[in-house]
Amino acid sequence: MIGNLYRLWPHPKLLIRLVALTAIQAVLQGLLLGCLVPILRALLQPRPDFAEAMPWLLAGAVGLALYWVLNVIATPLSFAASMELAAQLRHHLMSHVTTLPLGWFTGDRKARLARAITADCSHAATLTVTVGAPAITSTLVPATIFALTSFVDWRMALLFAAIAPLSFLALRRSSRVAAATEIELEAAVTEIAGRAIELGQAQPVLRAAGQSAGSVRMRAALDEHRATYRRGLGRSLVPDLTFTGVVMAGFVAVLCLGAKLLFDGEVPIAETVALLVLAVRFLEPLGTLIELVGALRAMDNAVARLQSILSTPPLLQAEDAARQIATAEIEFADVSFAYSDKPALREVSFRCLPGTMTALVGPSGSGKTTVIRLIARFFDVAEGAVRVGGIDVRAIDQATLMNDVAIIFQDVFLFDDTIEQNLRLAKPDATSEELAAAAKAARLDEVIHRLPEGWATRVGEGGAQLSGGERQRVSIARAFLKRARIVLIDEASSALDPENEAAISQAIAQLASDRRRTVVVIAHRPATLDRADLVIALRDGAVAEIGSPEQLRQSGGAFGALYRQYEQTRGWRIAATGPAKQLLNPLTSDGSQPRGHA
Ligand SMILES: Nc1ncnc2c1ncn2[C@@H]1O[C@H](COP(=O)(O)OP(=O)(O)OP(=O)(O)O)[C@@H](O)[C@H]1O
Repeated sequence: MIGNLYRLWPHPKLLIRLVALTAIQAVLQGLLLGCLVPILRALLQPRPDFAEAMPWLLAGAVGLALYWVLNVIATPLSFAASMELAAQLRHHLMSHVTTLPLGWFTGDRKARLARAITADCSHAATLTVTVGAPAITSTLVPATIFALTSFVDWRMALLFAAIAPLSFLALRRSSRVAAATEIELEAAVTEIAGRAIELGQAQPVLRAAGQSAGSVRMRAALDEHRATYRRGLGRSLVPDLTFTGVVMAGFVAVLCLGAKLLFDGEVPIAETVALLVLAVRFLEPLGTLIELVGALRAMDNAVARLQSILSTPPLLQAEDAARQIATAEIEFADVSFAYSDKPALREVSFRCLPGTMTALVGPSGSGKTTVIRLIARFFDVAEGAVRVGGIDVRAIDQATLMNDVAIIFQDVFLFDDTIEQNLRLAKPDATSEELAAAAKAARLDEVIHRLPEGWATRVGEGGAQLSGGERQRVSIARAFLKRARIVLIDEASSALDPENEAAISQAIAQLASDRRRTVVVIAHRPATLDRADLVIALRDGAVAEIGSPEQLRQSGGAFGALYRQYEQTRGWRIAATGPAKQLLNPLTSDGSQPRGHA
């Protein structure tokens, strides 16, 4: 546990100082108690010998003063340390996640990361101070007392030596049960958190269904939490009672041995009293350990959760990584890729030249998104190579690559800030002329014009004040502002209103018109396909057909057949978005309903 803690903190000096200070205090506490033996020996006799007791009384007074000074130093240090340690951990975690492959950030992991940054970092830091320090004291005070007792009476020391391992064995059992319960409770709490978010999002549906008292899933999660808690209490009862029993039995044994030594005349009364005081201070901290076990396990589990994120290997970065990309040419050379052991791409090869637009089509799950992710190096390929400007992306400095890449997702995330700040994310030092030009090219200017406070309008959480199409226009404007030479687009698969549809279509065409730029788009609209220079049709992770729209139209392949169908229905105005869109997805399907984009 201590090793885990030490490894966790990036700058463990503060932790070491705190542990050292607590350890010194604990040993000092034990030594101060040890002073009682010679003091009582000198004073508890028919004629008290003050001269003999004096040096020990003085030593005790100095020790007490030192203990007080250490306490004065330790108390504010503990408070400062818990804040500082939490801050250190948060920085460490944040700087580590910035080195992780973008593909790591799945929904689940993002939730875990949020919980790690908010709860686990402060738990680990606070518990290290509030529980770690008493745990050190509860271990070192008995250890010091044991060492001192062995100089006073070996029989009593032997008894202590027998009680300690038995208590630790019982404590270990309790601690394991507490750890298992804590993990189950944490899972139950995470489930409640997930259901709470769902409850907020599903309010309209729930109210329409007359379920104002909350969702069934939320209630089930709360019940499960209660049941887990009760199960945990039940499971810990026997081990906890066993531990308490061992400590109590130890106490009885100490009393019996003390009485025997006294009545046999082997130990004088003064020493017996001193030994009993030492025995109480030996057993008492052991007893409090049981109260700390749950919190210690909670700390250990929080540390383990943080470590599971911190141990995720970062994206490998070559020492001599290229810091310049000559052209925006993209090449896939025999690329195979799997998510864990689930194959997603098989021997995919193609080239996209600057100044062109490539459309990726294929049924749901055929690998279109994976192609986009590999270009932006969300993941590293298992076989083959993805090259940009003739260089393997693994040999390009990540910042350099991302500087040249803009990704326009279907679901654009915007920060709860002004529209201007959201745009500036692409180029923080952009001039207002540059901002205006980018907005115009993305036809975002029309949206800004309509907004009550123009550029200063706040877009709400996640950009909720804007429609999906308007958010995509912000994202396209970012690509213009950034002057990204590689633009990767996941076109909206759901229907957009005609204005947004036309604006986005025109903005994409404008992006593609730059001769230095390569645009790759997951196409969901026939108009985009029409405009593409190259169409890559994927099926089951492999390239099924590749060529210009014209070539594919004339080929006898599935794409050609569907495209001809699209041509036939083109005149039918109402079909311009509906059936035409369907052409792109069921391209090679088995007739099943295609999976929608999240
Ligand atoms: N993060 C992931 N972890 C595990 N498997 C994944 C992940 N992302 C995609 N897959 C799987 O990889 C395969 C290819 O998925 P991909 O998203 O690239 O297909 P797609 O053609 O873009 O599909 P869609 O049109 O539905 O978005 C699918 O079988 C999918 O289930």
